[in-house]
Amino acid sequence: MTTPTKRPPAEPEQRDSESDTAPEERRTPVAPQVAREVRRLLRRWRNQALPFATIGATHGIGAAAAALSSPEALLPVAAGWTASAGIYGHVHRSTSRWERLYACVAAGSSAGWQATLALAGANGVTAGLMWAFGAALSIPWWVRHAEPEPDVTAELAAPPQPREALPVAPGTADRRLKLWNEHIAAAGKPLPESTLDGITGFAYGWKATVTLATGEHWHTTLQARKSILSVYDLPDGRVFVEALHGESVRRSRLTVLTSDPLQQKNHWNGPGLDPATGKFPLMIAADGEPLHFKLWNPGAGALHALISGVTRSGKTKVLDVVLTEASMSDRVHPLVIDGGGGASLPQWCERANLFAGSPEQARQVLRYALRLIERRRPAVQRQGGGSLEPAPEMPLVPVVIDEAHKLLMSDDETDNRDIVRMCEQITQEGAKFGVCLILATQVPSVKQLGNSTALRDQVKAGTIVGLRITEKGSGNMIDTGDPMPEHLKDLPAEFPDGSSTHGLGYMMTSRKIRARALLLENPADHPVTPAPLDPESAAEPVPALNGSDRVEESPAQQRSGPAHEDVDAAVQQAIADGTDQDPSALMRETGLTMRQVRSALKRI
Ligand SMILES: Nc1ncnc2c1ncn2[C@@H]1O[C@H](COP(=O)(O)OP(=O)(O)OP(=O)(O)O)[C@@H](O)[C@H]1O
Repeated sequence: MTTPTKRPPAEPEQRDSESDTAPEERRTPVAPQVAREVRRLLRRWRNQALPFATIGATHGIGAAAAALSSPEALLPVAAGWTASAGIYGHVHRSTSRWERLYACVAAGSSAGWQATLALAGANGVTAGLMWAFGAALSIPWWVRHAEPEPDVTAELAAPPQPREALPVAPGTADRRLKLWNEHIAAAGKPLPESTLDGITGFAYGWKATVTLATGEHWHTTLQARKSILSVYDLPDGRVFVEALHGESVRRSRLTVLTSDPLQQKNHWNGPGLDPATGKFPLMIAADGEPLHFKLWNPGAGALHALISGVTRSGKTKVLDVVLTEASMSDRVHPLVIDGGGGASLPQWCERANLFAGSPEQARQVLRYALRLIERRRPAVQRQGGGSLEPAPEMPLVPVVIDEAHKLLMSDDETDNRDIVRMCEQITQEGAKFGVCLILATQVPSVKQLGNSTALRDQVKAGTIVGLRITEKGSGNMIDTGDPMPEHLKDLPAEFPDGSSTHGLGYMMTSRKIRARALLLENPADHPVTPAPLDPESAAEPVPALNGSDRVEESPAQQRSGPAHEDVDAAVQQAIADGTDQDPSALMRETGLTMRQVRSALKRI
């Protein structure tokens, strides 16, 4: 067994070079930032500023007309009247009767004051009266627009900052509710007769409960996501609809984000594996809540997992977090297989209990894991069935396989069916013996699992993390539970500020809301906690991982291995029972080591 070692922390320069956005942010000039901020404020407060602009324009037109002698004075007045009529015509298309009426009064008043100022002069008492009248007429407008539009320009213009949800003035109807009632719940709109209640703000937006009309299902609310985005004037990816399990199918939880917390990197802050629950935080959801990865279910055994994503989507970084949590716990004894030939998880070459960097070594590690299952059988029998609970004296043994599709898919030149069979066996039998499989592939599809529906069914019961992919797939995508709000291929490659969306995806076996994986820059910065195997498992020889099938026998086995006759008899019996004369199959069937099976096959 390779002794885990602690590596020195990376040099600061090295860590800096990995941060791709920080230096750019530091170089951003001030002038464009000020211009952006002015544009943002103007856009945000445009509703409040509009009456001043209208009164000012009325004053300007009246003053221009008063300064000219007739008939030239008619020109600015005619232009002003045309503008007033045009603005009214534009607003008339609005669905709100109030807005039509108000626009009619405002446009008529503006035209009237333009003429009055032109005839009576635009200074002194007349202009004062006009401003006072305009301000009085603006009061209903300001009351109606007491709450600014949802501010979506802020985070497009500048790095996002968590913001408190906008407060609603006491006694004022909630604008979010009004928009819902007018544009979503009204007759002929996407969700007629629906109600929005329990609106509560949080740092990045607000949440509410949607209840549909009798006879409707919450999936309809999910389908209305694009309309909801449009009504609240938000960019894509800011509205999420989730089932309220255990409640009426008409009800669902709506999450609306006015800014996007996922745009910033969320760093892993130290080990969080809770031995009582077997889970640790792996991702941060769009509403700021953590999503957990489960290594085991208390009382129900180990859980398998699948992490998928296109190249550079961040799946290796997810495995880094999983492996760091595992290797810092005294109740987890991880084994690592790198399907990328040792290039994907090089940090773990010296730190994992076993590290396989070639297909042949991968086979050896999988056989070893299968033999550990056999070794632990008596422990389960002794405790009267059930499953082994991970503990310092009986650690969980996760077999983590990066680039697993390379080892599971067969083609004309490579036959990997034996690897698929061994993985199936681990997922089907390993859970109650504390042995599980954690796979990383490029697409969460059955095809990438070697077309094994058995593997698919087992990983679906555990954790599936789906990061961004680029192809829709061939129809055999793995899905779980509630419908996904969007296809993984529709996840953006970049955020609006141009930064990459590495680590962005869904925990498909948890809440159906966008999330981003925690980032651990350098796993070697964190010490490995030894988690020695239980004595029965420790008696199993550890493969030498030299590319051959040779195994090192433990001293105990060298002293007391079974006699040749017993080995030969067990192998003969397995063949007589119908097992193929394939060493791997015989090894699994008999529980003997590969060397024993090979030797027996030579003898019989
Ligand atoms: N959660 C994250 N937050 C921010 N950046 C991340 C996150 N995860 C990964 N990255 C960055 O994305 C880049 C690619 O990550 P990673 O190597 O894990 O991708 P991958 O999917 O394993 O790619 P490949 O298939 O090529 O190995 C790295 O530079 C990493 O720093």
